[in-house]
Amino acid sequence: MGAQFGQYWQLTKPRVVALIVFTAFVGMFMAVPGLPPLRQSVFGFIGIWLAAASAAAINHLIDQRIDKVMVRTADRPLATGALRPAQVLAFAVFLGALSMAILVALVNPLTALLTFASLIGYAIVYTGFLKRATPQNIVIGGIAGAAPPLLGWAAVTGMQNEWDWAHALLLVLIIFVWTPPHFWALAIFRREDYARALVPMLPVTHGVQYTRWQILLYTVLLVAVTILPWAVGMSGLFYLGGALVLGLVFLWNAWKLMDPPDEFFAMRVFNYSVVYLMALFAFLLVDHWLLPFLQPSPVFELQRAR
Ligand code: HEM
Ligand SMILES: CC(C)=CCC/C(C)=C/CC/C(C)=C/COP(=O)(O)OP(=O)(O)O
Repeated sequence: MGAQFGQYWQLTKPRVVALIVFTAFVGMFMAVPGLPPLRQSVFGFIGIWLAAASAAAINHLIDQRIDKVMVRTADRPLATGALRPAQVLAFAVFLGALSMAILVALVNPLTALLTFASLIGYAIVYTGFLKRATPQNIVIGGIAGAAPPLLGWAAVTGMQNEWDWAHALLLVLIIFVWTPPHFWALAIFRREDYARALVPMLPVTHGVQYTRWQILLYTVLLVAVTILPWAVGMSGLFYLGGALVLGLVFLWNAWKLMDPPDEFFAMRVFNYSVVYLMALFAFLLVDHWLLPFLQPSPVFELQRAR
């Protein structure tokens, strides 16, 4: 019984989804001055978490053949036969339906709609089609993974005006630009897995050196877009300082990856990407609480007046 629970838990990709819901959580706090409304934030958080977990389980279902062939994923519940496809499907539908019921009844229909679109975007559009079709798979598919700050924002505001959309989409843009360096660093290290599974990831189709250039270019873009929250008055100098330090370390890593000391360096860049995003969003959050004390801006006054 305990072992079965562990297999179902693994289906939800708990660590990836933990960072996803953290970015949604930060979106909720960035959306309003002070504390977000309790009911919408608690049930929004649970609903987004359940939807992401459902999408992850569907990814396991659709990727069975690939996961069996790749060393990194060969121990997954469907690849080993620990769970049957029907069990995984039932689990994913249950999580997805519960998520939608919670979001519609206790948050708002817009959040339910946007969350459902993200679920389909990742589980069906990315996993079922893009992943197998083009080396730009993760760039386009990254939109679904980047959506959670918008989902969190929608949960607590219902998206009242264009300020809400502009600010929330800025956070989405950051994760969208972060995704290629995050994933391609891992894909360089795991390229033989992808080649064996016939998945057209960039290091397989265009080679390692080309992929390293792409990582470097996206990292430069990432540092630029992470300045925007400060530039538009959404965040203060505390955030800007944190974002620049984190960004320069990322850039230095991406630069070093052009001529890496060893084969494992790509995995170090990948691991850093995870720490980077977690820390960047933590800076956004802390800065948001400090902002009224440090640097009241016209935009903040405008939000507070709402
Ligand atoms: C299309 C977009 C994305 C792709 C293709 C992708 C791909 C991957 C892959 C292949 C792994 C390795 C997983 C494993 O070994 O089990 C991974 C790990 C991870 N990803 Fe992503 N990712 C994407 C988006 C995201 C997003 C949006 C987040 C969070 C905001 C995220 C957070 C993480 C974390 C935290 C890990 C580490 C998991 C661990 O340590 O076990 N990823 N990602
Ligand atoms: C509703 C909502 C917010 C949805 C977000 C969905 C979600 C769980 C996104 C995570 C992105 C991710 C882990 C991609 C890797 O898939 P992969 O198949 O390339 O990696 P794998 O080989 O490890 O399975």
